[in-house]
Amino acid sequence: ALHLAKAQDGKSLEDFQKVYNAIAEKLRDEDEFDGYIGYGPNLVRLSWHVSGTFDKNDNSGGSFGGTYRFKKEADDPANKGLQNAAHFLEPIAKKFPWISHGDLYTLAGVTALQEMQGPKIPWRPGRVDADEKDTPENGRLPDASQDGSYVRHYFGRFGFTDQEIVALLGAHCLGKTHLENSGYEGPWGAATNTFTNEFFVNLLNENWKLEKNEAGNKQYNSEKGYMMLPTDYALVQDGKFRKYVEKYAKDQDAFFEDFKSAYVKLLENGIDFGKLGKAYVFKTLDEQDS
Ligand code: HEM
Ligand SMILES: N/N=c1\cc[nH]c2ccccc12
Repeated sequence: ALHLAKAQDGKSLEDFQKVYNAIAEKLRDEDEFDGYIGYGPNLVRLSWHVSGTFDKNDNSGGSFGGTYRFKKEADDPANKGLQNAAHFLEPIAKKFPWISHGDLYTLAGVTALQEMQGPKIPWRPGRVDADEKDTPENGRLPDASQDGSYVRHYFGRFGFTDQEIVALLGAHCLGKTHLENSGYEGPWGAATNTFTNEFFVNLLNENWKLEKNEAGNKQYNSEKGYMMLPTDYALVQDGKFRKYVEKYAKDQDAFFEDFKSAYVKLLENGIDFGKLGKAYVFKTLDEQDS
């Protein structure tokens, strides 16, 4: 059965906005991380990785139980590099001991996306920390070396459509790959900390060459020094995915709208929020400055 979200006795929008602001202010403070990319992209990746373990067949994994806090999940080779995001969040968890780990990991991704000028992401609290025994086994996160049919099958486990898959992968406009984390490198030049549709624009406009990188893994590189993973490039090789790449390259608003919906579905997969009321939409720091 789905996990039942817990009602947040006494905590309201204002309380969660305080957590949002603490994360957002720390993002601004610690802007030098990873060659001045900052922690934003790393926090977004953490929010996806804690949700991407979900399996709709037995409702195991997913963001509900906050099991990333246990060694088995944190040490999954696919999570290499996310120690930075986890370390970034430790003082936030101490300052707000009442928030569950699942709520913190997902709220941090929402905060990072909004502070990087992404779309407003409606967010609901209520995830409850699970026991260590409920930690999903390693190996549930995707393999970057694969093709379009692999990507479609992989996301089929969550019940995502082609359109939702393409929208979600648009998050690869953020940050970069790091050879020591994933065996893929670059691009330093174009690594960004602003949420845009440029992932799709680059996929269609750059001249991509498949090359072996220093770790012996194949990746697509362009003359401008950009890179794409094989699973990124699969989105223009597969006709059904390509249709949405073209749509989002032309229409950033459509991308923002579809990304928001798919990202909420990713973060809430496997959780029944019942009648716990509507989602919170947080103000960015800039919107509160006045
Ligand atoms: C086919 C599915 C996917 C594959 C194979 C994949 C693979 C990867 C790899 C290999 C990296 C580089 C990690 C490193 O070397 O530090 C990465 C980074 C990243 N991924 Fe994905 N990813 C996928 C889907 C997603 C989704 C659905 C999201 C979010 C909605 C996402 C967000 C990110 C972000 C923001 C980064 C940059 C992290 C940083 O700069 O530290 N990815 N991904
Ligand atoms: N600019 N960053 C990226 C461009 C293409 N693919 C990626 C995959 C993972 C992380 C970053 C990127």
